[in-house]
Amino acid sequence: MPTAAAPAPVRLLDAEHVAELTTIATELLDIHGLATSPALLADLPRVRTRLSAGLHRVLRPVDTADGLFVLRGLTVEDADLGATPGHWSTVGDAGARWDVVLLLVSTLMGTPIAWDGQQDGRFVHNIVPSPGHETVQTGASSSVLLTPHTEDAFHPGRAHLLLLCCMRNHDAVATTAASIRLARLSAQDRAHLARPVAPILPDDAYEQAQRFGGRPEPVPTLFEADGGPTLRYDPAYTPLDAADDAWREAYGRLGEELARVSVAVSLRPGDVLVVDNDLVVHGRVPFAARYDGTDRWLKRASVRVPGRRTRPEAERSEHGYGQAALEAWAL
Ligand SMILES: O=C(O)CCC(=O)C(=O)O
Ligand SMILES: [Fe+2]
Repeated sequence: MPTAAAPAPVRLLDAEHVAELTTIATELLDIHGLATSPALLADLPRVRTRLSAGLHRVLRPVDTADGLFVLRGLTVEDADLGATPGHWSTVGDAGARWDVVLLLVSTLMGTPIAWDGQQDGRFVHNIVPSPGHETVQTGASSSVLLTPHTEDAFHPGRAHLLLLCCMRNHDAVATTAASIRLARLSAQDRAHLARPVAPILPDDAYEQAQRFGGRPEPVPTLFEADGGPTLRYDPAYTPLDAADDAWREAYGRLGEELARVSVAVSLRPGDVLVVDNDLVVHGRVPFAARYDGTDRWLKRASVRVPGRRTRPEAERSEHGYGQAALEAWAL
């Protein structure tokens, strides 16, 4: 993959941080039974206050123009994990302790969110290649490039941060990531892309939202926030019918720039990739699924950061295709 950018920054968890996270995760599972228990989710703000200052510091916000970091130091015992399921719906409670670890990491960075219409409303999604989905544009695909995208770009309540925790990745399949803060675009292109010209439709992971009857509203691609530009981009789900030539050309140049600055991150088991969803678009390179229980397996969490101002005010009045983001606990 062509890349002009430096490798992803790594933040190391030391043995004490790892022990803290895994001990508390085990404790929460013992108390509440299931990683999906509403009572466990409600308990997260309480346990947050128990986590050490050192852990809070390692999990400080993304602080470089890369818009991401890899959290390293957790270890997954492959033999304990069981077979990689062939579909998210058959995961059950496999890797439940990792779900809770990921929720704890998420809680240190903001509020975990979920969607009624995706993976049964679970706060931790399982990303595995699924038979019959090889060529779709969702995390269940394999043989095609998963085009760089903002997660849940169709929705105004989308995550500020996306966390991908690697359970298994024997073939070192890379996630791709490209930051708008590293892209070079002319002032004219930026001005074009700040106009609401094309809508972004719900992706194939949201069947309910795809049936929504309302009119898709055009949204801006770029926004000039206090700290620099932010991005809302999902070309695979962006119909260009209403777009004029100048806008299309600017959109094309944006795509080329994102490809130029893209980094490939091959997650190892235990790695957690933290991506700022306002700065970075992510995707995945094509690979051959094994379908023999040893496939690549990621767990994914989405986080909202209260009080963040990285998006246009006008987003507040969007219909969101009838979907609502659920927060892990009521504020
Ligand atoms: O498989 C990956 O590395 C990323 C998939 C993806 O886009 C996601 O889980 O949101
Ligand atoms: Fe994604």
